[in-house]
Amino acid sequence: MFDLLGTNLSSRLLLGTAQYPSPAILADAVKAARTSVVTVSLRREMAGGRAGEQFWSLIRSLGVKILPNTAGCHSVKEAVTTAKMAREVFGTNWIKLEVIGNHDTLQPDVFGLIEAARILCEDGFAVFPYTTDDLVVAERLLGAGCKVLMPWCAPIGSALGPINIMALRSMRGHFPGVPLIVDAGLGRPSHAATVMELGFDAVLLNTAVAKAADPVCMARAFGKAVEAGREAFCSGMIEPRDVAVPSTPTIGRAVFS
Ligand SMILES: CC(=O)[C@@H](O)[C@H](O)COP(=O)(O)O
Repeated sequence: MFDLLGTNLSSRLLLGTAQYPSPAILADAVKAARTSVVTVSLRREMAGGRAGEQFWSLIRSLGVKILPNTAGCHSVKEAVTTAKMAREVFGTNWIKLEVIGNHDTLQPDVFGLIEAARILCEDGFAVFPYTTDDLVVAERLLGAGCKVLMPWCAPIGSALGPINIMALRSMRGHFPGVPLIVDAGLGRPSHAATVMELGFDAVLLNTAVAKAADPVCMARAFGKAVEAGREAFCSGMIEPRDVAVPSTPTIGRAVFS
């Protein structure tokens, strides 16, 4: 069990719900991954009108915790308004806060993010900020009232995986008691295992599963990788060495007769 802000979760894999080939495949992928949290974009689905209402019914029927997000918001005002609407629609104070600052990289506007986080935390939200791996920004977000951080490992949808391992390691080391969820840029199950081995608490991903040739199978693979990475982290991995160390006994000789 994973205690995230007082909620017991059976999985450390959080899944996005966009871009799947069909609603049925999305539902099967969520089950195969054994995820217990899905994130939903209020803006994107609202744009769908009646289709949006059907989509929300499907999400509710999955029986998992919903983490609404402010994907597509480019200003503090938009993000705050979207968060408040999401609270009404989904009946949760959890919000994954995205304030996008650049159209090409989809990187967060960290200044707007901190401002929006402060407003929403003061209003009683549990804010999950999608941020960079910058330690100073992380400090400011915690100062604004965030109890969890979601650093990227690469730009959204890039599938590059952890491109700055040193920054992620440093972030984990600086905030040992803060739940840290790697969000965005994962492409392969091995990427998920790698960040879990660094000691991150969970991962959130979308594109790598939704756009895979077989999303259901890929969701299952990511679920296993997250578990493997966590178990490895908790098992005390050996450190790499520059020299060979025999793994078989060096004393005595094998006797065959
Ligand atoms: C789904 C979500 O909330 C986003 O943060 C993002 O889509 C995740 O990134 P990837 O799509 O790269 O996994």
